[in-house]
Amino acid sequence: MSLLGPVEIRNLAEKLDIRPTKKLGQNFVIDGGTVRKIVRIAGLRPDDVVIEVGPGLGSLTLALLPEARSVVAVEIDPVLAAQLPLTVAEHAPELADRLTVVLGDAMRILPGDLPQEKPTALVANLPYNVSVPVVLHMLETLPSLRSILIMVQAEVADRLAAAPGSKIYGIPSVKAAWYADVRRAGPVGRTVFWPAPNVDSGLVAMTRREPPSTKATREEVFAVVDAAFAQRRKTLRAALASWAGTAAAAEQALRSAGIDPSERGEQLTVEDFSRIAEHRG
Ligand SMILES: C[S@@+](CC[C@H](N)C(=O)[O-])C[C@H]1O[C@@H](n2cnc3c(N)ncnc32)[C@H](O)[C@@H]1O
Repeated sequence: MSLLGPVEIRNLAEKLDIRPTKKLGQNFVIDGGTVRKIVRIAGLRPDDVVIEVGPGLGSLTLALLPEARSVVAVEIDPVLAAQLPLTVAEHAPELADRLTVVLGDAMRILPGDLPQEKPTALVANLPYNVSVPVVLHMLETLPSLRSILIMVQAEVADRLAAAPGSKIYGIPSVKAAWYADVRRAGPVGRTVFWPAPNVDSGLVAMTRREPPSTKATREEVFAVVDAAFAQRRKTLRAALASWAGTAAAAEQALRSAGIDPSERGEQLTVEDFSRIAEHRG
């Protein structure tokens, strides 16, 4: 098994006539050290079934295959999806039977689109324009996922892992916390990619947790979160007025949930939002 180096990646892209597009967030990792770091931090177990979103030219896929029982690679670009098995057959023929490639949009993928073995880990260098919806969709639709290691834009990594009270705490932070314990797992510079993006990147690790115990559904809780942060500078009493019907109804729901109506959404934990959802009149 050999990892793809910068020259091999450019040669492969040239051979396939791939011009990386911003629309699909196509920035390929060309640095073996970064790929090895991602796999090390992911801490895979030999029986893990890994889902990789956006395998691209395969640099991360080749490093994942020896560490897991199998890898399911979901790629939206048909040229890249068709090439991946050939790349693996050339560089790691002994591991080729561990790979399944699924051509499709990771934001719409459903369990029935994947092989029968349930995925236990997500490891991916995500397309940056859709990184948050992709990871939330995966957590929601694939309950068997226990651990996640993703590379995203640094600012998104900060938002996902932010704690209540911080300026950048917002919708992605609360929704991710519904599903998982989230932590930043290290910075990544721009030069490890081809083409180099205009922003720094960061690694985020997530471990599945039990969702807050609440009588409200996830959709009901997320509706409060969306309403609270749609007008994040307003007090909760004002921000939740249309969600509750009136400002008085919002105040009532907040007081019943034990929350001061003059607070702002950025102070609240996912458990607080869950209690508010329960007390909608
Ligand atoms: C940042 S690149 C990562 C490529 C590769 N994993 C690497 O590290 O070199 C993102 C990849 O995701 C693919 N992609 C973009 N949007 C996607 C989507 N909605 N579903 C699945 N794959 C997608 C792109 O075609 C590209 O291959």
